[in-house]
Amino acid sequence: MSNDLSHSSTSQPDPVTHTNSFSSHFHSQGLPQTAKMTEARHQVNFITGNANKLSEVKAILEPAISVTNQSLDLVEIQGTLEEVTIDKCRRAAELVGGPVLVEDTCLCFDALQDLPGPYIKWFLGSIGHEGLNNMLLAYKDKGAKAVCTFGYSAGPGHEPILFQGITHGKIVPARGPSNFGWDPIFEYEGKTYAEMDKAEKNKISHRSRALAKLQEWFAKEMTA
Ligand SMILES: O=c1[nH]c(=O)c2ncn([C@@H]3O[C@H](COP(=O)(O)OP(=O)(O)OP(=O)(O)O)[C@@H](O)[C@H]3O)c2[nH]1
Ligand SMILES: [Mg+2]
Repeated sequence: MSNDLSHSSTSQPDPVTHTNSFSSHFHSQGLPQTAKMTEARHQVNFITGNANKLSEVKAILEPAISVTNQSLDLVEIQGTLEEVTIDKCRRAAELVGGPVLVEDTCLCFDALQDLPGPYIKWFLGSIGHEGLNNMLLAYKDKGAKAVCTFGYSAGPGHEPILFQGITHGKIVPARGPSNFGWDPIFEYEGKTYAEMDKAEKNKISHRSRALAKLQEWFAKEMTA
């Protein structure tokens, strides 16, 4: 993963031009024939360098859908969460030369009009849990959304299909183990993600909500 937020150059079509047409990428719009899965109906190749994401995705999808993984260094552009995921998915499909699943996670602060959003990784790395809390000191509203956007592509040249899940919570001083990103500062119904056991988090998380849509899509594909 690049640490360079200035990366926006790409030899592929500029996804920023899709700003007002993301709905065409979401699965509820119906699938183009070209995006249908063929031989690998029960399997996804999840391209991520994040071991925690991988373990949550496996815990939620397996055994119904088996999850393989390649850890590739994908450039992440600047843009909206949908633009970032669409571009990431196209790049992954090109690199792998086959079907891929990618995911991008955002943490959006209500008082800051959804920033840091897709840039949360860089904010977390630079200012940590305390700094993220401090960003909201001037505001009463500590509300935040955890947003997970999966992109599936049937291969190079196939438009990504998006599956998005959102969990509303609030930003609090860190509580619980610091094993995964901002889990200790994101509180949902009285507990931070870090204070929940994995099964509890996976029931209500942004990731599980997005994966429920993916599972629904897979189920339809299998009976189509
Ligand atoms: O506390 C957390 N609970 C979560 O459920 C969660 N999901 C993602 N993250 C973190 O948010 C940033 C997203 O950036 P991100 O989507 O680009 O991920 P990444 O670069 O780590 O992996 P990937 O891009 O190779 O898939 C990274 O700092 C991730 O560690 C989480 N933190
Ligand atoms: Mg990343």
